[in-house]
Amino acid sequence: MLNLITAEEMRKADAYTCEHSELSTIDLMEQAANAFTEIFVNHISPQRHITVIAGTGNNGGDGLAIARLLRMKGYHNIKVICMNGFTTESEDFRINKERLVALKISFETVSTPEQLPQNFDVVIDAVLGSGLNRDLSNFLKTSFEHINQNSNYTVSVDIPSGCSTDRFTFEDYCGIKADLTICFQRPKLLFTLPESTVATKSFKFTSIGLDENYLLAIPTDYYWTDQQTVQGLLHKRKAFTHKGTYGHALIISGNAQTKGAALLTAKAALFSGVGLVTLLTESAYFPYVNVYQPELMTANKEDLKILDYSKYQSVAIGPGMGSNTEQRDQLLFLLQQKRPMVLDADALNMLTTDLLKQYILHPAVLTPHVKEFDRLFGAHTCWYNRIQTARIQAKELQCVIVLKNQYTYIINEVGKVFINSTGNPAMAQGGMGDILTGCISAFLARGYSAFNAAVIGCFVHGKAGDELAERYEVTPASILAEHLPLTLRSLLTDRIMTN
Ligand SMILES: NC(=O)C1=CN([C@@H]2O[C@H](COP(=O)(O)OP(=O)(O)OC[C@H]3O[C@@H](n4cnc5c(N)ncnc54)[C@H](O)[C@@H]3O)[C@@H](O)[C@H]2O)[C@H](O)CC1
Ligand SMILES: [K+]
Repeated sequence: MLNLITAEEMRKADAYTCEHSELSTIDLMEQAANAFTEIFVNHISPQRHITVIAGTGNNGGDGLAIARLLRMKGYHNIKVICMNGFTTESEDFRINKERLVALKISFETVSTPEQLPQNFDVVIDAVLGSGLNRDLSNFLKTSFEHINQNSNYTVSVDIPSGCSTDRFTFEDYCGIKADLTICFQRPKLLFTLPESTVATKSFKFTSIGLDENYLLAIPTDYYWTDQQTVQGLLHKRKAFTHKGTYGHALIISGNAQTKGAALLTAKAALFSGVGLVTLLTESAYFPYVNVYQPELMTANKEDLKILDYSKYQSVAIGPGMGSNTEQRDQLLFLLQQKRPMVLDADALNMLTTDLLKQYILHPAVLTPHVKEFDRLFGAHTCWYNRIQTARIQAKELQCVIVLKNQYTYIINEVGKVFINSTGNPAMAQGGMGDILTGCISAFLARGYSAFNAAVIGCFVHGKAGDELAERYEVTPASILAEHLPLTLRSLLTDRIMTN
């Protein structure tokens, strides 16, 4: 679990690392440039024409060191343009300028936007980094606009120039618009907000060797859930265990037209390793369920009010449910059964905050997408505000909220935000949310806490999608469900090998 930190805290970590190690600031800059370059070479071929556009602070210093390292790696079409006169040269910039000149890499300075070249192939943007501390001058604004319009592909160093680390809204954004940003040591919260695509379409982060013990001790409300964390949470199946050891998940099916949704949820629960899965549906559907997935058990929906719920360790409700009066009545009845619950889709659409306050009984996981979230908790104009509402509501309702997004936000009962790091656009297809509900309900039934079930469920779901996306242009939900055991195996095997 990586704690996300502010620009100011990063600066302190930088100073601390240099004070408590043999490293000087110029060594750290070299490490940062090396780390950047390692990722860059996987994206951009040495045949491309590369222009490093640098400022004269430490972000510019990084840019100069990157130009030198790329030249040494066989990138011969490389030049540096330094935007002059808006700030003084930092010491490490100056040292890197000398190193660059010694290699005879083309180095020009420009003092007006008109002096910039007309066209660029690949731009490495190193004008301003985390040191941005005031509004952009007209010189910078016009220059950035020119670069944005004339670059085929832009890679920003640490952060797009003109974008502030602690910025969370993007109206009137006039900084660099990057295709990729390679940032240092930690992801930045702002890059996980959908609106930030105006500043960077994608990002990667890389360790530059800052003191991790120091960094990890910095308190924060935001965390990045990485593979190691999830591997640490996952339990391996033990010898002499049986189906009863791994819990029993109950999935409630709904409307005739959308029966497939609950089937997908049940299938995903099964493939996530729960001991037993029962689908609650009309008896007319039993044969179809048996043919679709013979491992699934069935219970008659007519018996909804007389079932013994104590035998189910989790209940998932919402996928394909529908929202008529009868279904609403069923939902409220089920909420009173005090079982660990996953509430999705129509279950969320039928509730209000007042009903949730009245009926939600810990442990529960709510899995809204943006529309379901805003219907339930009010409209939001930006994602940052939506996250703040989710934090307040998760605390108030004492439940876990999984706010779905490319980077899904998992908010725990004390309002801390955990950002899921897996998943990709190949997963953008109907049924994918139903699978996630099934994954989470399986881990809940297997005995994980609501929060851990949400963290593991989201990670495994997205990782299965990432693995499939290497071979599939699109990953239909049922294929993803069937891939889940392979993903679980790879996570557990990898953990055993590295322990
Ligand atoms: N620990 C790390 O993450 C490391 C980061 N590195 C890189 O250093 C930059 C931050 O460098 P810094 O010198 O502090 O600031 P900048 O280069 O971003 O800016 C330089 C300078 O510009 C002035 N300035 C700020 N805002 C404006 C503005 N709107 N207009 C004009 N001038 C402005 C201000 O005086 C700044 O000081 C970080 O992003 C990384 O790329 C290290 O290389 C390694 C360790
Ligand atoms: K930059």
